Amino acid sequence: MIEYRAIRVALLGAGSVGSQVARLLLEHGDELAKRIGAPIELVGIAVRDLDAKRDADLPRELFTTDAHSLIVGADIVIELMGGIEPAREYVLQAINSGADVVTGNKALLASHGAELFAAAEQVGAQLSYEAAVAGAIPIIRPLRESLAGDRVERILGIVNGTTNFILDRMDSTGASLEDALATATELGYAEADPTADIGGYDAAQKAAILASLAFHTTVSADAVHREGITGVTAEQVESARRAGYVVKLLAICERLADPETGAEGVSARVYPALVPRSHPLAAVRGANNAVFVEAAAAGPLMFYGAGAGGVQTASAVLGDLVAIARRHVIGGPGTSESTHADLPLLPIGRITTRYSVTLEVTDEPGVLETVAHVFADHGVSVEQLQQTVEASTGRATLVIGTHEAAEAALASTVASLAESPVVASVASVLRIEGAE
Ligand SMILES: NC(=O)C1=CN([C@@H]2O[C@H](COP(=O)(O)OP(=O)(O)OC[C@H]3O[C@@H](n4cnc5c(N)ncnc54)[C@H](O)[C@@H]3O)[C@@H](O)[C@H]2O)C=CC1
Ligand SMILES: N[C@@H](CC=O)C(=O)O
Ligand code: NA
Repeated sequence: MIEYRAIRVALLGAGSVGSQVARLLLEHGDELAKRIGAPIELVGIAVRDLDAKRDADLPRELFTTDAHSLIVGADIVIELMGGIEPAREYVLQAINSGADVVTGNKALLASHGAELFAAAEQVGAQLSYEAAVAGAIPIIRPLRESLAGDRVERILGIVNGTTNFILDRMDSTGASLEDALATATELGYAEADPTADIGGYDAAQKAAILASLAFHTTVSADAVHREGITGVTAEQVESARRAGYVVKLLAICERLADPETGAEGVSARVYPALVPRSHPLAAVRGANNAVFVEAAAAGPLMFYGAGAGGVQTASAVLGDLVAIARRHVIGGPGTSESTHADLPLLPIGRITTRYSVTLEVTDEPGVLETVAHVFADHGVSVEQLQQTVEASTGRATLVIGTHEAAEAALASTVASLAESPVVASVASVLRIEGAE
């Protein structure tokens, strides 16, 4: 039997995920070596502070503050520092010095993915990133490999655990956004600065990665239409609950025919939406993630589990590591990124979906007819209308559910409603996703 030399692994960053990757590598190195067919050696861990407290007890002699020297001579570099720089510089250095790279850095991939994949392609290096989307849940490999012979039509994902926890808590306890966020912070789900989560930036980065992969097209995070959950109120969540929906922050990536030209394009967007309680995504509770994929031949598939957490995410990192290390043993080219389709990214105005519009109106004869006319004038068809009258104020609340309508038509309907003398205010507009 051939004896292979040890595969040299350099780790950059020993925070929540990195420290667990190092611990598991050291504890299960022998078992991983059997799966790989060669020994695997953690040659060092680049950290910023040699004396920082870690989530795992790791040998101090592995730590170094000199990432550049560590990268030189490594076969595989695992980048778990996060952020853009110097992570980008280190990943490029690794690729150009002949190493393969594993990263969980969605921010880096969603902004500089094209540059990094091109650099890897040029030298035949692997760049793997299962941890970057939905943590431990296998979704990158299924899209890249298992579904490579199919045609992905649509992805609906709950890809941010913090916001799912917050929205779930608002739904199950009636809490306000502020109170639910405070609980998420107490439990350690939300960051000290939760802007990336509640503003939808984290989900938009993941949507960019998923859309790029699913549609063989480069999509960057800043091209993804993004609405966070900061405007979601306890009233909206309660009203959704009464109507049989739950509010979820969704990342949606789909193939669309451009309504203006008929040409095929891609939509990638993140927003809070109403999901019917009967839809599998409605059952995703707490900080869990789930990604619902619709493929032409496979039909609907759902991937569910822990979308974050140090040790859980370390599982995805080690899966990539083992797959890459096996290639070192077996040889041959790995999987490269595919962007051959190069489809245009369509703006939000071109999408079609269903909507729920809540209006505060004066309670007097003719109001319903006036409101119905506004919808009809813009070509938006009303599916259902619910009215609640507040006798003491002479006001009524109308909740109007539409059939599928064009986003641009809905936007002009809402603008006209806001100007109508019978409408006191447009209290809420939410899209409905996943309904039959
Ligand atoms: N924590 C999670 O649940 C998940 C994290 N990820 C991604 O994994 C990556 C790591 O995340 P975490 O471990 O949670 O972050 P973290 O903030 O806990 O750890 C990052 C570590 O890298 C170190 N670091 C930063 N710059 C450095 C530099 N220039 N040189 C050496 N060390 C440096 C920091 O001091 C810190 O210890 C990020 O890209 C994150 O987006 C992905 C999925 C889930
Ligand atoms: N902040 C993210 C962590 C994982 O990507 C989340 O809440 O999902
Ligand atoms: Na994953």
